[in-house]
Amino acid sequence: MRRYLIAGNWKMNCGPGRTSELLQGIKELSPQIPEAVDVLVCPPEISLTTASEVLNDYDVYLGAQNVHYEDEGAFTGEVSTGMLKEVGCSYVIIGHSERREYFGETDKTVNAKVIKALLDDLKPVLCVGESLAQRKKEVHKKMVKKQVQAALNSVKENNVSDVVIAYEPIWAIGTGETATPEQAQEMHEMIRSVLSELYDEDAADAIRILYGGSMKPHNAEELLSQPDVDGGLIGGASLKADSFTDIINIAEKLS
Ligand SMILES: O=C[C@H](O)COP(=O)(O)O
Repeated sequence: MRRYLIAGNWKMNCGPGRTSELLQGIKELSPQIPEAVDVLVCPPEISLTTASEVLNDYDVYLGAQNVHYEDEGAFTGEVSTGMLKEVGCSYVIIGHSERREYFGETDKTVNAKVIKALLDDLKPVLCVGESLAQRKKEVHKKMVKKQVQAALNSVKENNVSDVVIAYEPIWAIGTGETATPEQAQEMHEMIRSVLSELYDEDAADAIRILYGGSMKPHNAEELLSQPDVDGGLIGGASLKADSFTDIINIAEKLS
């Protein structure tokens, strides 16, 4: 049985001050995180230490938005898995479409980062998703399948259950346009079938597949009700304590 994972990707929002306020707001609205739901927040790197201090023993996981695949060295502007663990991260988002589009992330670097994260006990939240043009050309399934296969190349069955996949159609990110529940389920089901080609049935079944792309309190219930939608990777709505906790509560109700 997969547990819902409700994850906030704060992107380039919230320095340490705002991070502290937002997390305090979430704590006030939801002093007790529902037992059936896992909750993750991914602030910008500069705010991770503050987030870790504010979260303290609050039952919310901390994650980063990117990581390098080397341990250390001359990689200006980058951070390593060790550094992220040192400040309390247990998850890391890898291969978000914004990193692929603006920062030259490729299937190859995504794969190297997934492998490195797993090796160092960080759970990768691997992002995949098609552009509008790809969907219009009806190559979206093929593209996403290729992204999943490439990202998981050489990832062994014994640690693949630590991988979380986030299906994020690029045309739905920050646009207010959401995939319909049927479109999301169709893609999630396809991704799970790719996983069962790569791994045995139990392993494929254990992997959580999140939906991302304008998930909000008003559409979360119908999306999260789909059998292969195991949570959300939430951008805009994770930046407000009330909308984020509303989605957490919807996941609890459905659990
Ligand atoms: O990582 C999160 C996604 O890019 C979704 O962002 P959004 O909820 O603002 O559309």
